Amino acid sequence: MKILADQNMPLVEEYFSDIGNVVRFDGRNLSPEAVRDADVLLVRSVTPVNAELLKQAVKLKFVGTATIGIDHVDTELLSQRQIAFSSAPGCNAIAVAEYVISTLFAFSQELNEPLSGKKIGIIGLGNIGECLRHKLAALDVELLLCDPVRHEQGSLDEHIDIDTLLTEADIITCHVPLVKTGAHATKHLLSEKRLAKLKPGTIVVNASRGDVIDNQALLHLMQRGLGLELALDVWENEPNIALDLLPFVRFASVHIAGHTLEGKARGTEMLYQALSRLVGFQPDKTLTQFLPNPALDKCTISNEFEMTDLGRLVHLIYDVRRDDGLLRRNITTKGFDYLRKNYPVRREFSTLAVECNTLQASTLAQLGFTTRPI
Ligand SMILES: NC(=O)c1ccc[n+]([C@@H]2O[C@H](COP(=O)([O-])OP(=O)(O)OC[C@H]3O[C@@H](n4cnc5c(N)ncnc54)[C@H](O)[C@@H]3O)[C@@H](O)[C@H]2O)c1
Ligand SMILES: O=C(O)[C@H](O)[C@H](O)COP(=O)(O)O
Repeated sequence: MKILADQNMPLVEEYFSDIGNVVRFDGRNLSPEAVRDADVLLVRSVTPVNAELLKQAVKLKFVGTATIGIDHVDTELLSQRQIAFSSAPGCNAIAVAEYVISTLFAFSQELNEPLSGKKIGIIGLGNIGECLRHKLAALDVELLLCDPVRHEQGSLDEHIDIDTLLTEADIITCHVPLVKTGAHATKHLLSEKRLAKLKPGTIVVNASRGDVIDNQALLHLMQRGLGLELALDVWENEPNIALDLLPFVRFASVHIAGHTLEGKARGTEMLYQALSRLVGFQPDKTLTQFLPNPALDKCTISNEFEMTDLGRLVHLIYDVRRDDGLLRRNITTKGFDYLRKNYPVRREFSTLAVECNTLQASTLAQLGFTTRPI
């Protein structure tokens, strides 16, 4: 069985070589010829899986994307052609939620404003939005939630409509899929009209898809003095992003919010399980076999540690400013994709065991750290 896999997907040989022969490809440059004799195609978000790519793929029986976003996959075509499909829902929810937490503490430090008391609006309450909601509940903040899809399904009573959220929130963070049509379309959800109405100083974080915010409208409004505080991980037209937007963005990164070692590896593992089910293979490999020990594995905090120190602990594991610096120093010389491919190792909060007292333990555990009694 020939298994074609994106070169940026970790651990494919480790997981899949008992099932078939793994051949790697560059996700931005996959040709229909290369897919012709593949039985299995494993992609990331940068490869459009459509009629053109699959026109010669007569043997293909499984397509997997190691992502939650599926806007790059023509799922209708796959079902018409009876090609099984699997994504990796939730694989990187912790990673993206931790990117947001790191970003919020970085804003708090740089603007010299505590997070406590802030109104934080979460748009999209799926795997990521719910994970973030749980972590943020450990902090002294007020949450405003918007997910009309779940509200209509009866699973989110707290839903408020987006325009109310946008006028009330001090901080807005987007976690919706990219949907181009329909009653709940998200393309340009933050349109020029909506952006123009935001309070000056509102913090806007986008780690969903670039098209969810109208980037050109954002640029023009910022140039005209709309004083938003921006953190953008995703951009319209990746990898050729609007570089003139960069001076207005406090924390900029190259679509890596989900790229913890654990998040990427879970994506591969979920596809391994899905393909195993399809071909009747008994999966016998698990993530813990493959993840290396973290460089920072334990620390002790004293009774003097307070809520105001939480940001320093978070940034010990991941500080979004590292990624912002990498982008600004290298984007014009090395480019967006190079930075994604060579992303430095990032681990999740749970890899740090914090020795602390019982009061501190409940907050830290809710944020995602492992805790041990002092
Ligand atoms: N930056 C990154 O590295 C990164 C990583 C993972 C996911 N993502 C993006 O984030 C998105 C969300 O991820 P997830 O795992 O939470 O997905 P999910 O499918 O679990 O959740 C998405 C939620 O958004 C809601 N939603 C849909 N339309 C909406 C609208 N118009 N307004 C408000 N809510 C709406 C859905 O009801 C759902 O609850 C993905 O689709 C992907 O595009 C980006
Ligand atoms: O949708 C997702 O899950 C993410 O956007 C994904 O993790 C990041 O993109 P990729 O590394 O697959 O290009």
